[in-house]
Amino acid sequence: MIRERVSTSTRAYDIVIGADILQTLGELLRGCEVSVSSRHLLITDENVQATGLADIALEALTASGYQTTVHTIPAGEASKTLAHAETALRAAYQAGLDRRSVILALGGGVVGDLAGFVAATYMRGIDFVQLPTTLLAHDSAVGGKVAVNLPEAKNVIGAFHQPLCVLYDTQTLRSLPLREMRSGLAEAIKHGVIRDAALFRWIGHSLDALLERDDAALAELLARSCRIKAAIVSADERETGERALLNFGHTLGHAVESLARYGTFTHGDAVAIGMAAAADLSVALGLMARTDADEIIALLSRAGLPVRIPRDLPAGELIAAMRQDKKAVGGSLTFVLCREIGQAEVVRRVDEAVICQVIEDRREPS
Ligand SMILES: NC(=O)c1ccc[n+]([C@@H]2O[C@H](COP(=O)([O-])OP(=O)(O)OC[C@H]3O[C@@H](n4cnc5c(N)ncnc54)[C@H](O)[C@@H]3O)[C@@H](O)[C@H]2O)c1
Ligand SMILES: O=C(O)C(=O)C[C@@H](O)[C@H](O)[C@H](O)COP(=O)(O)O
Ligand SMILES: [Zn+2]
Repeated sequence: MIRERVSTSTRAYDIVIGADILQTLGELLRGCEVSVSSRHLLITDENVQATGLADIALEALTASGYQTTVHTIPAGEASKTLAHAETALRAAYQAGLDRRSVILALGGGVVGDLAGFVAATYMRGIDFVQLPTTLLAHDSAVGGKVAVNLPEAKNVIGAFHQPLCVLYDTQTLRSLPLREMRSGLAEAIKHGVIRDAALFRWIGHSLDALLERDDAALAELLARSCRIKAAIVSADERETGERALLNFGHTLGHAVESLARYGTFTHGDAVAIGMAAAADLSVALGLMARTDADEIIALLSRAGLPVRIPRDLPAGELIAAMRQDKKAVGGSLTFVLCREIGQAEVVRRVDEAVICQVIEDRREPS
């Protein structure tokens, strides 16, 4: 069992990573002093439900005396909407949740972000527990960014609401489709690029073992990647400074996700494209050596992630979306760029002409 600690001004909590955690979920919640007299809501999605993971969780909860209602959303990014949040909020109300109730988010980042948003707003905020079931969710479950999308843009409606704890059962990854494993690797590679060159290079050496779901390799990846995320969030919960580094690849990535219509690309795919372009932009602005950018792009490709911008997404529309990115102030184009692998910084007021050139050079071939 691996434990990492996140310490923010609003709450300190544990990330627990290990095998067969769902089977002991009830005991773990008892350890967190979750009330047995209140009713609770477990939010999951249809694919996760079909794996039987929700049944395992429910059985463990019932054995520990918890009364839990299950609310299932359709799988995929298209469910991260206010409409689905409203349906879940009504499910919480109808199930009789009170202020000592807990929302349990069993799923990937979509379930985690939506369920966290529901928890942040139900009765002006109740506790929630992150139960990640995707590789990518080692990132999304930690740090308290909860949100739903607008059709125009990602995560525009949301809050900072830290979970009570993050309980990561690594056995859940057994049923995860390979494409989603690759998608999760994108965020781990991101953590290496922004903060830890040794992690970046270790992922390169361990890629086959990770994609084959070798237990030891996965445990090490999750521990090292979560440690970086936990440290950054603990230092800057509200993204007034260094937390923005976690947005490496997201300025363009989020624009790609919304313009290509949610769900066409996985989040990790879109972030991989964004990271490849951000690496190019770092070179174009004279910040980073071409060899480092090529190393980043090569690892993304080896991980089976896309690194080319689709031809049907016009540069003008991508630029317009990026001007409204949450990091941007007054519409200035803002990116997280690199000096070298392991060292990143926020760069504001990037010249539009340079970005357009980078976009065109990074297009997929016709
Ligand atoms: N809050 C944050 O800090 C943060 C960080 C990163 C990403 N995100 C958000 O996370 C979302 C992406 O998360 P994701 O990649 O986990 O996507 P996801 O939640 O859509 O899950 C990916 C797919 O895998 C399925 N799935 C999940 N667990 C499974 C399992 N164990 N076995 C079989 N299938 C399973 C899901 O049903 C879905 O089809 C995006 O909305 C992104 O914006 C948030
Ligand atoms: O935790 C963070 O901070 C991140 O930026 C992590 C990202 O991987 C994640 O996709 C996050 O949801 C993006 O946040 P946003 O503020 O750009 O919507
Ligand atoms: Zn992300």
